[in-house]
Amino acid sequence: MSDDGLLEVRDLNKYFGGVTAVDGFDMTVERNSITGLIGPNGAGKTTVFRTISGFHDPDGGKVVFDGEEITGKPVYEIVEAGITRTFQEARTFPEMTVFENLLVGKTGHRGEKLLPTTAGPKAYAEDERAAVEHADQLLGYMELAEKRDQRADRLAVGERKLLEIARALMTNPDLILLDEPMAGLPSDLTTDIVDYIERIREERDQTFLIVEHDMDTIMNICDSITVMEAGQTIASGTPEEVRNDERVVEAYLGEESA
Ligand SMILES: Nc1ncnc2c1ncn2[C@@H]1O[C@H](COP(=O)(O)OP(=O)(O)OP(=O)(O)O)[C@@H](O)[C@H]1O
Repeated sequence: MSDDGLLEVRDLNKYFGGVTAVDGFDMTVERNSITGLIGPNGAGKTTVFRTISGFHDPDGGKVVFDGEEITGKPVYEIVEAGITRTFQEARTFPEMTVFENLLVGKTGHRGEKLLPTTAGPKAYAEDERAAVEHADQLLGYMELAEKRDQRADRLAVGERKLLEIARALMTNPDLILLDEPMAGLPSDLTTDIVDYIERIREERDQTFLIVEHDMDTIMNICDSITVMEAGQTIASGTPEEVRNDERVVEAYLGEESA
């Protein structure tokens, strides 16, 4: 495993009472890659995501992002460092417009931290203006401009996923953690989302770490995949390598017969 990835997770541990959710987990996410994190139900994927992004304090190990240790830092500091995540369950505000949802993404994540407390109204107005411009630019980029002033709950399911990704982009992240981005999507829309992710990676120099149960999509979109079982890394490599790894095959067969 190389030691110069954008994200390095080393010997990570997380317990919940008597439950060991993550047990010495290791992973590297290379810069500008689309990396998958897969494993059977209960393997610890969500806990790893939550720990990397600051929602859980780890019980051991370290997380290094872009050369800087971020282990156990609060969510806003991790967002400021350049990592943002989307959620399995959409976190859009249903009664707000698409545009408003993007602005909430901005202030909710790091708006307050961006300005020193001494900043006057002028600085706030400038920050607001920049946020509005950024939101409109992203709506254009994600082809949601026509839906700008529509309530988020009126969006089709695929558009809601795009809005989630646009919200993540509002914080100008270097690394986006996508938690089951294909969940609940029919296969034609899955293809659309895959296209967007690939385009964003290429055009915006973005890195993605994806947890996803849709194996066809993961194998198709990822440069590299880490497989976990019972809180540990059991394999990592190209889709071809992990697909043929005996431990991976066994882990998934075990799940099928459970
Ligand atoms: N907040 C919590 N309190 C107690 N146990 C938890 C908590 N969160 C996760 N666990 C346990 O930790 C283990 C790993 O769970 P986790 O949700 O991380 O797995 P996962 O790989 O994301 O599963 P799935 O694919 O089903 O979403 C499981 O045994 C789970 O029951």
